[in-house]
Amino acid sequence: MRWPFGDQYPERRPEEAHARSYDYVVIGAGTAGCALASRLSEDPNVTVLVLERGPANDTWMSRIPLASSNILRADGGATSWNCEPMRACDDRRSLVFRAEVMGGGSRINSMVYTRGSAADYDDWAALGHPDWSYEKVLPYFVRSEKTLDQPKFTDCAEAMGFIRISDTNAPDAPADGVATLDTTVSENNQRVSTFDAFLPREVALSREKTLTICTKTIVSRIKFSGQEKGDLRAEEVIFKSADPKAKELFTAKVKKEVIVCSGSLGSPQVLMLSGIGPRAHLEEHGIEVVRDLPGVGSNLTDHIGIPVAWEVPLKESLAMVSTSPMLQGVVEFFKYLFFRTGVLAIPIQTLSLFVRMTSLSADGTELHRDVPHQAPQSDPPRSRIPDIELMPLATSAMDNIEEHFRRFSKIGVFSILATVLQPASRGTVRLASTNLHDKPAVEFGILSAPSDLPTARAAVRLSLKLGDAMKAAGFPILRNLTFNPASQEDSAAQSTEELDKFIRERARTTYHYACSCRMAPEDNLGVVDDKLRVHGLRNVRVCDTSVFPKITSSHLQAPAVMVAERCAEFAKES
Ligand SMILES: Cc1cc2nc3c(=O)[nH]c(=O)nc-3n(C[C@H](O)[C@H](O)[C@H](O)COP(=O)(O)OP(=O)(O)OC[C@H]3O[C@@H](n4cnc5c(N)ncnc54)[C@H](O)[C@@H]3O)c2cc1C
Repeated sequence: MRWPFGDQYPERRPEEAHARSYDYVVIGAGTAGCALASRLSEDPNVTVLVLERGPANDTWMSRIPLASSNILRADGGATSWNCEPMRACDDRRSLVFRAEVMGGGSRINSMVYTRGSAADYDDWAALGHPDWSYEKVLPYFVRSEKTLDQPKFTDCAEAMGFIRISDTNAPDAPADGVATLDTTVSENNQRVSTFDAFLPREVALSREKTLTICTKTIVSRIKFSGQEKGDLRAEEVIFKSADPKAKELFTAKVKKEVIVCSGSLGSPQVLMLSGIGPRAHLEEHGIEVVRDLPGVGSNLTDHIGIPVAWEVPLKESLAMVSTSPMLQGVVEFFKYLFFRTGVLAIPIQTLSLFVRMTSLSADGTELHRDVPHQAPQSDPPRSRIPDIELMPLATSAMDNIEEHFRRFSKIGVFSILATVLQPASRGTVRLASTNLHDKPAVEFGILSAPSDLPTARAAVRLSLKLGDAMKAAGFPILRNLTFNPASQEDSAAQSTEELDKFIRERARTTYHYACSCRMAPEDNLGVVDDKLRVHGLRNVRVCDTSVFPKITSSHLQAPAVMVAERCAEFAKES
């Protein structure tokens, strides 16, 4: 044992796995990858190689809820780059944020843990995947969950007729209502990522003989045999140090399977660099086509978020932490250190309001009192899934970081991120180049489908109405910072043109990237089958949010873990 905290995390360098053979090679130790690698390596007779682009970063600081959710922190594990111009949003370029660290998104996200609606999975079943109905996936959610008792609270939404959802993760949770959200926080008020939950240091150390974890290692490509016979089998994985200056390539042999867990933006990149993807795109980059699979990187789906922000007194906002005198910051730090309390212990989001379009009046501001909060089970799943989520946040929720710092960093800001949960808009992930260090070109396609606009309008109108209600109830809202409509008094009076202009100016990613290697038949832009096997490849699966047949109507990390639990079982069965 080494001073002061015991043995270090057993991170290996890429050269240590060179020329060795492994039963399973897991590419990416993110949210799903950590869960999957943990389950596969439970069997002491199985060898697993995990290749992760980022470090383990196994530090105490990385578990402080608020601090670890700050995606702008240089050492937090988040990286960002500009997306391609958003055609339907004034050609703006939003920032793409993703995690490059063990635990992936679950290390840097806002810690909300929601399964989504039971009807989301019944909808997957209705789309042709009967083994992914809610009944079928429920045991895999339960396997990785442990719920602690937390005090519940509510807000003005109740006064507007929304009921309180006592447990959003219950199978019969109403589709419309306001809920306190489950979060991945321990009894000790520390973040529990999938890295902490599935591959903590003790587990990684105890399995060192059969589980090799190479960090700061980027996968370059998967090498196949059997191309001439049309029987493609992954034989080797080629990888290198994540240090761009390092040139040497290393190789590991695959005995059973390769499982790509590189996330909705990373998995298409790994597949395309391996020659699996849309023929024309691969040829454009001079990549030999191993299998023409047009679905790879197509169909990228993301919830569309529109931030509506108000100025509030500094003490009501997270800006209170950054603008407070040094002494206040030190006090907060010691409160957390000794008592695990104070502002640092609080997750960034704890509450959400969910609603279906069918439950709202035409202008989106009134709840139909006569519509039941949950449609009967006999109704099609689609009609039982919420269309809108309003996320109250104590920050500006802007994706324009420069504007955020210029306008909002010194004042108190409260916002509602008005979110479209079942968008028809689709984007793409494509190679920017064949350099594996380059980030992929991400076209979000936000609002590319005009049918998303009415939902976006309703979400914004409802947020404005809620802001009005909160002000009337005594919440100290000072002024609207982002939306200054002609009529300040009556939210319902905003013209459609005003709203649409605002939406196009502000719409942004919610970082809920999904469906870019989706489960569907090959001729319907599908990439994997119902057992997550890539079409036409004998021993390659994809396991992360990219395989969702359709985006779920809530936050994505819980379904990512569920997919990993299932994938581990599929791999073990075969
Ligand atoms: C800022 C932010 C806040 C969010 N908030 C929430 C929230 O509160 N609740 C929620 O449920 N969801 C939230 N999400 C979304 C959620 O975290 C993600 O959808 C989920 O974590 C994705 O899991 P994944 O396994 O698909 O991919 P990831 O967790 O992104 O894992 C992919 C991993 O693959 C690695 N990788 C990529 N390419 C390569 C390569 N070539 N070689 C080796 N490794 C590679 C990456 O480094 C990464 O570690 C948030 C996301 C972000 C970015």
